[in-house]
Amino acid sequence: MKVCKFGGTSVASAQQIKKVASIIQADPARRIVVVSAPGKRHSGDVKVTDLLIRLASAALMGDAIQQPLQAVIDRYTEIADELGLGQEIIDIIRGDLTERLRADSGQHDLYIDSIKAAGEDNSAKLIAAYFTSIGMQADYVNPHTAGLFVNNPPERAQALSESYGQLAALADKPSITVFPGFFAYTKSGMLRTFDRGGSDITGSILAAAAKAELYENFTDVDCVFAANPQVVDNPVEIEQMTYREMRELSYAGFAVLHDEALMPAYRASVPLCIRNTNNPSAPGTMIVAERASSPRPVTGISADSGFSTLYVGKYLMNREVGFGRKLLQILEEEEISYEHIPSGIDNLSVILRSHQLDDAKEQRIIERVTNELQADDVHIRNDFSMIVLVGEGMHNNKGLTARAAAAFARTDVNIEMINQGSSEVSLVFGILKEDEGKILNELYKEFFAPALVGQ
Ligand SMILES: Nc1ncnc2c1ncn2[C@@H]1O[C@H](COP(=O)(O)OP(=O)(O)O)[C@@H](O)[C@H]1O
Ligand SMILES: N[C@@H](CC(=O)OP(=O)(O)O)C(=O)O
Repeated sequence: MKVCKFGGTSVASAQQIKKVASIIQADPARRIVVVSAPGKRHSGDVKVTDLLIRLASAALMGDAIQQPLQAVIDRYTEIADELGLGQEIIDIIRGDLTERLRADSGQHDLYIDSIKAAGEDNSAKLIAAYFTSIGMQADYVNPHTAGLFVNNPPERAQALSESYGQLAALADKPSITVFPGFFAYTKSGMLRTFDRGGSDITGSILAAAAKAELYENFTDVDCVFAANPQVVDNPVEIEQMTYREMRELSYAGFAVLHDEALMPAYRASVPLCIRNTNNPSAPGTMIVAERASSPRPVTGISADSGFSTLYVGKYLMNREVGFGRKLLQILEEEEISYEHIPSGIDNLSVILRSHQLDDAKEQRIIERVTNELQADDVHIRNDFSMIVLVGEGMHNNKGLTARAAAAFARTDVNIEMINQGSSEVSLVFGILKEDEGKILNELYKEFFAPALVGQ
């Protein structure tokens, strides 16, 4: 059996949901359907999840909620009306939203999570109602009922191992399961959401639990491309890639799949296929454990902004036993995770995601590192991007770094940081955000221009 996940663009309108129904009807193996909240109907549109975040903010600020609430209800009403569903499903959705808004808002994280999750929860109820209305044997299943339990804190949730045993029962249901993505519950019954884009994680967990033969991730592009098609024109299509390659690429910018969505499927040896709801006959991109070697050393190049650098300089740093531990202890106490730590002899840089910082925390970290570690120079910069070259063929490929450095030289872009993963399937460059598009296109030309194939 197969698990299928349909992202926001695939369930954004009645027309899209009809395509979803056809895709499920086309293959009896498609038994578990994970859905996101309605996404953008066109580039200028707003995702329901973002409408819900506005609604939660208004409620917490004590502002009027009628308009933001109506904006959400209108989205579902438009879809339900066009699908020929009656007033009942809209009354259910309105009642659900009202109940969530009236809940205790003492813990803001929990309150916001519950409101955000309404997007997927009501999308799944509506789609199950539509499937039933056209004669499909389908039902909505709530993550709590199914046993999808996670740890804390919100947004960085990961499924508890015991969940997999309980969720396995979904594979034996006679009817098609329509399951909301993006959120789950703690054992004590509190709702937690995954990160933004987290419905991909739900699909992966269910695919692993059900020991699916395939996890199909339906989106709005035919496949995974060698670079972001919004930045590089007509990028090369990728037919096959490994879990490891996709993990590295989705970590830094390949938004087509959430980077935490690979591990559950990988651990259960479930292959993935990235496919297009708008072109379901396209073969898509298979993500597997091992793939045939390709003529190109580099499989893909991704770029992602939103990184900061904590620079620490101290004379004779390399001679001070425990300096690194003390620095990381400070970051741990400030609840900050980090991505890379390139270092020199008397200095090091900690690369981290900027969303973890605010002005007060930045100031506190600088003061603590300066005073507690007697550092000579401590500063933070927030305008960094990461560019990642990824490919199983990069291993032992001599001269690859030189070719990448030559591309940087041609574009006059400064390399602020360079780091080769110990796995040798990725090469990470830290650059200023303003240089992202320029160097991404130049690196793409270097490694994917037709004349250079196989070098
Ligand atoms: N390397 C890539 N290959 C394919 N799509 C990519 C890539 N990098 C970024 N994207 C973007 O990811 C988008 C699909 O992800 P997302 O917007 O989350 O869709 P969904 O609503 O299906 O979750 C595509 O429209 C594309 O613009
Ligand atoms: N709707 C949630 C979860 C999600 O995964 O959405 P999408 O499948 O559209 O990326 C979000 O916007 O983050």
